[in-house]
Amino acid sequence: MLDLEEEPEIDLDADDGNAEAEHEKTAAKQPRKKKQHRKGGTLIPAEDGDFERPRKRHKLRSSDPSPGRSRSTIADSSSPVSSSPVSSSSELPADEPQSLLDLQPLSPTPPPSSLHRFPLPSRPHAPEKAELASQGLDRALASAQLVDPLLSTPLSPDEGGDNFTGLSAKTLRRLRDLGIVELFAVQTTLLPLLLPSERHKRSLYLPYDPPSDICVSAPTGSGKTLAYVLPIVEILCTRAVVRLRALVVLPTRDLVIQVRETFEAIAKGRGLKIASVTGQHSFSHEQSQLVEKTPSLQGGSSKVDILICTPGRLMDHLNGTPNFSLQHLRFLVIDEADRLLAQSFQGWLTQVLLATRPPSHLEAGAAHGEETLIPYPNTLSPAFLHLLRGGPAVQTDLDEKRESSCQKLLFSATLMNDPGRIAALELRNPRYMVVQSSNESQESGVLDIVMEKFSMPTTLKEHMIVCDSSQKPLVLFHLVHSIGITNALVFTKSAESTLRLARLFEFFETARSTGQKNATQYKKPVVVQDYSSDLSPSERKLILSKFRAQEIDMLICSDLISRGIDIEHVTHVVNYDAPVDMRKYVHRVGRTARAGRIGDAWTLIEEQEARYFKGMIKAAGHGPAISRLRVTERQLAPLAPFYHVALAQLKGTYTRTS
Ligand SMILES: Nc1ncnc2c1ncn2[C@@H]1O[C@H](COP(=O)(O)OP(=O)(O)OP(=O)(O)O)[C@@H](O)[C@H]1O
Repeated sequence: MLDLEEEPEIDLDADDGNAEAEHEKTAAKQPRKKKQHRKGGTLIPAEDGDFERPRKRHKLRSSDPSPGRSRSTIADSSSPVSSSPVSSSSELPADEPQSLLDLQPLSPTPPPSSLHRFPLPSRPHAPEKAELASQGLDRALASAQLVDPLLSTPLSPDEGGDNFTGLSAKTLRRLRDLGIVELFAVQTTLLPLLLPSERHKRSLYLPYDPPSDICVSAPTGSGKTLAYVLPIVEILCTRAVVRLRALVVLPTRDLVIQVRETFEAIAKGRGLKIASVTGQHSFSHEQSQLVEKTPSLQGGSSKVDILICTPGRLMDHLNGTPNFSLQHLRFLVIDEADRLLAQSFQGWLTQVLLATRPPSHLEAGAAHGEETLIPYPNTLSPAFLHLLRGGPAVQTDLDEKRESSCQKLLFSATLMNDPGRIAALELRNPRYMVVQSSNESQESGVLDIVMEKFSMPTTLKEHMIVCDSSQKPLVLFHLVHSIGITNALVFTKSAESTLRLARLFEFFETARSTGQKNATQYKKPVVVQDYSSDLSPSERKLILSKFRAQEIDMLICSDLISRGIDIEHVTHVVNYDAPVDMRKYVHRVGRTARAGRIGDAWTLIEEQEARYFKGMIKAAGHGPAISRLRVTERQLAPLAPFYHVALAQLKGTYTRTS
């Protein structure tokens, strides 16, 4: 018996045998073209540049159970080729097979003796995540400078100033007065870049040799604020005329206040004028703080050297305050850059960049509604219009290309790698600086940034507790009363949850202290306060100052203060509601373990969230850093009665108010 077996090769003919037979007929009728033919079923270019398709090849085996299946045989019998001498059985030599089925399929070209096998289809090679992340990587980011977080520079009280850091004797004295005896890693690396030893590079105007922009990614609490405050103060101190030369943009009012305090502390006694605008005061009051009331001046006018602001209020002044000009800016700082660039805030960035860029003659003319002296033919690109000037080609310094002297400085603990957003910044020869563990290679360090594996403070201990959602308040009370957590920020998911949890906590503390009045282990109730955008700015300011003064033990807060806020004595952060993404996690837990101090972060995870949260931290390569804890029913039992009392009281409050 004969067996017809198809070789495991890919047949590009979607058609059946008829098409093939048809092809065979045509091939036989036509004079043989000078074409290359298939070899082993592969596509082989013909001399005329065409490609031929491979055809199915059949192999005959002597054990074929179904001889009638031979497509080749049927095609052959009807083919004109069958009239050729070899196709006639009567003319076959005696030792040839007598059955048609014994014949090899006929073909205009004899089959090659050995045919190459096509490789079997296999799974395509999927690139590694890291490989994908590195594709199209910004060149500046790829050559980012990795900085060891343990790097530091001791500050010498030398009166003559420090050549290595570039700080003057006055600044060094001021730092010593503030108790700062060394520079942290981010400051050690950034200061020499911003305070070069060549004096001319410290000029207030650098139109022909503009400075490079700098992007810094460094962990929370690593001292990024001082890293820009020190060089700005140092350079602006050389100014004679007050102009707005440094603009610091921050996402929240609370941060504006904090950064202003840092500027004031460092610049004390140096004569620099520092202001902030956040919308806390009336617009006209802010205007009077910022500009002189003079007729409109082309160069603007300013009463301040350094302005710290939120983007929304900055827009208001840019659009509505006469003489408010950014043309003299030497520094534009965007702190918490990823947060600020993630939201448009009325397209603040585009407007600010436009206000710092020197306009062309045409733009200037159009802006002032003046008629330009330059003709406007449609044959030239507007960028080449200056070539049309009549008269002798005399080059004056006014014609030279000058650039804005404004140096952009971007900071975040979670710097973004979004090419679109980075492009919007119009960075000039940007340099990236990344503070993170030095045991990683340059390549993997940069990839960590690209893949958003953020670096954390080395002094931070992280824990997570998975529990039933109904037990979360009890677990929090357990952390406070059994583990001894105090001086803590407790983050919830919304302003409303903040208020509710704070009320419940207060009721719990009252119930507990009443229930233990006569007990020997009586402890004074924990002082709790809610903190969210539901409160007025003045209320928030008061609460923060009380918390700083440790009159409040625990702030139950929304994400309003998850970024940037620096409160020295915070030793614990509790994520009462789990953060929705890794950035939020990094910033929240970064409110503790700052400036080399130790701190603990606790994340309560509801059972149904556990999978998502674990996936999130695993993707960020952060899984091993977080220890898993279990809190048993037995541990919670002693606190349960007070909790039930508090819960009933809270329900009563909400029933009464609704
Ligand atoms: N060289 C230094 N020596 C001692 N303390 C410092 C030094 N530099 C900064 N600090 C202190 O470290 C704390 C954290 O600094 P800072 O707020 O600038 O951190 P950050 O990197 O901006 O953090 P975040 O990303 O959370 O905003 C502040 O209290 C600051 O005063």
